[in-house]
Amino acid sequence: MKQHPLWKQLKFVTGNPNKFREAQEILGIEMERRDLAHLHEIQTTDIEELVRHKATEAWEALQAPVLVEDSGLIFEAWNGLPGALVKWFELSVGCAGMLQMLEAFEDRRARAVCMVAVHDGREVIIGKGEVTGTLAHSLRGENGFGWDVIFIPDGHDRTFGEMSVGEKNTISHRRRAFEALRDQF
Ligand SMILES: O=P(O)(O)OP(=O)(O)OP(=O)(O)OC[C@H]1O[C@@H](n2cnc3c(O)ncnc32)[C@H](O)[C@@H]1O
Repeated sequence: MKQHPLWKQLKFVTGNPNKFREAQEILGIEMERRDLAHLHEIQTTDIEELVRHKATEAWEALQAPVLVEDSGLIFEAWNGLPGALVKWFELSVGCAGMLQMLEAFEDRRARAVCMVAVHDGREVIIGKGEVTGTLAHSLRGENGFGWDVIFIPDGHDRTFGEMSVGEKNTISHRRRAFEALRDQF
């Protein structure tokens, strides 16, 4: 992806090394990662509200240009859940548990959503990326992380977990979010 000079100065505040690795691959640069364990993440299914709050907290903590990201997986059958709360579902019942609970519903459509936000000290600039898809009936694939093994993007018959890293990064919600962010600079 074409670079903006600001990217290299940004500190990517995230506790998740997988997200950091993918972001660097998508942007084609090396960035500095900071893991601010004490960063307070509000609990909400509204990803934009969450990422805006996170960017402000990260700026206040570091007093330097920061990049933050938040992502979520929306099950259409569950009217927005788990959304940004998917992390807690992963940690409690796991991807297998989520699929088991989804068996009670007909609708297997889902949306992978990613929002990236830069705080440059003056304002928060947000890029949003979304990929629609469906949920597999079982865990599929060895690649990726998180819920990659259950999400099949539309137009494909494999989960993100069955794709190579490069293939996922070409079509992912994260890719689209960074493109939307880049377009604002
Ligand atoms: O410090 P931060 O950046 O907040 O890191 P996090 O891991 O807490 O970040 P999120 O709340 O955005 O992540 C929500 C969950 O979604 C998962 N996840 C995020 N991006 C994903 C992707 O591209 N594919 C599969 N799972 C993903 C990840 O494993 C998390 O458990």
